Amino acid sequence: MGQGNSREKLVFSKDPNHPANLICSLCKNFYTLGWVTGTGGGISIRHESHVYLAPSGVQKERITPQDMFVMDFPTKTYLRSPPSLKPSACTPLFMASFTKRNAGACIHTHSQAAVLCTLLTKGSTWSIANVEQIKAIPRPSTGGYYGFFDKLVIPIIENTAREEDLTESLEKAIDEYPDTCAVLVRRHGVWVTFISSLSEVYHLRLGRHRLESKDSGRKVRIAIFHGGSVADLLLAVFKKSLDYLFQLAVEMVKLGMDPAGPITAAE
Ligand SMILES: CSCCC(=O)C(=O)COP(=O)(O)O
Ligand SMILES: [Zn+2]
Repeated sequence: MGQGNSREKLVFSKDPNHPANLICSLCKNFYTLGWVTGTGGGISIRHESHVYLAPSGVQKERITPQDMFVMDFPTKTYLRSPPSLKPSACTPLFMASFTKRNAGACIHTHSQAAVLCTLLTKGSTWSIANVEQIKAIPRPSTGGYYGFFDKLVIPIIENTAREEDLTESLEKAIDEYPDTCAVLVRRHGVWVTFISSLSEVYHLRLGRHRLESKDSGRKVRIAIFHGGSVADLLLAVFKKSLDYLFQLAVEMVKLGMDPAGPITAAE
């Protein structure tokens, strides 16, 4: 097989769950949800030794597998670089998730609810407590999930003029908050490393995790995931857990409530 041919094989597949196809379908979903704004935001997937990356500065909802960059993860060299395109400016930030958290996928969104949460909080963290859906959020340091009585704390870093200049503070936040699967960027959006591996998603889809598992967070996730395609599943992780909590917090603040406040006697 020629070199050109083997490079093409990295991204062309009839399997809708192939990372190159999955990134394209998820970016369409993200656009519909308002999470990618024109060119900003996106997703990168690490599968086995390959990292799949979208191009920079293009409308993410319109990308096709042939636009995809593929990096060899161990050597950090590009195995496939489409001519006249540049890899996403988010690449060093995606790489931070893969190296520091061993993530299988990383989502970056410009979700309005996420941006609003960074504006409603003056400090360097955003938090929420006493909400059932917290149980769907993974807790990386334990390999499990948050419990109902846990407070979810997500670090907020300050935005920079260029996406790649966020790398140092994002890496610092990942190190300082071993329990977080997300980092908010003030006035910009959020970086989320939910998925430890694509095979975890496949297993969830196949229902291989037993529902009677003691891990209640996993039960919530199985309930979310049951019956969808892999693209639906990846999307559901963010939409029905973290972004749900961001949206809820914004509504709570509008009603004069503190999202991280205690359960009061009146309730
Ligand atoms: C208005 S988009 C500015 C850059 C940005 O926020 C982003 O997420 C990166 O986009 P890229 O097109 O380089 O993937
Ligand atoms: Zn961005």
